[in-house]
Amino acid sequence: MVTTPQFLMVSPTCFDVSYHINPWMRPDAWQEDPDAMRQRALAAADALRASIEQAGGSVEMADGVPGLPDMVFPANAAVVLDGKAMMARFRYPERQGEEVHFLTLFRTLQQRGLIREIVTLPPGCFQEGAGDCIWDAGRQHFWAGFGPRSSRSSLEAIAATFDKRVVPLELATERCYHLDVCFCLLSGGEILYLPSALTPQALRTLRRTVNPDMLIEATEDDLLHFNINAVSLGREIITSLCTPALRQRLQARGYHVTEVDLAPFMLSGGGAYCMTLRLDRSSAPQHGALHPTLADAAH
Ligand SMILES: NC(=O)NCCC[C@H](N)C(=O)O
Repeated sequence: MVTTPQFLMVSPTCFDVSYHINPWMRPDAWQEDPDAMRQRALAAADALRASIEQAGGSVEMADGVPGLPDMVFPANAAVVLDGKAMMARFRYPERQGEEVHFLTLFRTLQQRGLIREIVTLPPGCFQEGAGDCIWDAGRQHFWAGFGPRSSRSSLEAIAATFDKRVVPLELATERCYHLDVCFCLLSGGEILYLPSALTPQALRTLRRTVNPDMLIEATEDDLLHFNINAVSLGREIITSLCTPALRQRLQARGYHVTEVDLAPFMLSGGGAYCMTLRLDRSSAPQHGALHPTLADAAH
């Protein structure tokens, strides 16, 4: 069945960088010219949306909420698989106010048939959505990051909620505070990852689970450009302005890289992947070629 990959984005009309909860956040740089920054952020979000649509995706645009600037990163709102949304619980008070608004938004999506079921996490654990929990359709399990934000106990909650295997990857550094900052699953099953971001045990787990030829080591430079935090859609990889070296490496694997200037969002520690949330991820096994067609990319 041909389906259109469905993404959620949140408009950056209420976006700013006004607090510091990860090492990338630069309220000082935002404050130099907040109006100009906001304009750049609006243009950047438009460009990201256009790139996703150009690649065959459809984008559901939601409104932001004043005083909750990081709602522009809906990857952190929930984990979604087979129409079921497990709503996030944020570690930092600065983001906890988003929870009630994302719940309202997801109820609206449910009424419109874009989400089937909404569930909440058991008490006592943090889990920051698809930023720390990535479904791998080819391998039939979640990759789940924990440490800086999501709690270790979230692994069990994810497994119980979705009745799927969860492969834990402990994050070694606050710089990679979410898994999606240092780990990107490409549509052909390759994984672009930054080795120094994972604990020795997580590295062993990753290298045991994935064939070496499917692992692509990212560099420090790729991290600094927020290029690992990318949207993979069929052969298209949509990411912030990219190092030529990474572009060439991805091209050599048959991908085409679309670059978007996401500088205002990088001042908050975010890139293309976390500015989006896939609403249509399916656990149905993938069949066929290494590089799925856009229809297959829906999975
Ligand atoms: N990497 C992500 O999944 N999300 C970006 C979140 C940025 C936000 N300023 C935060 O620190 O939570």
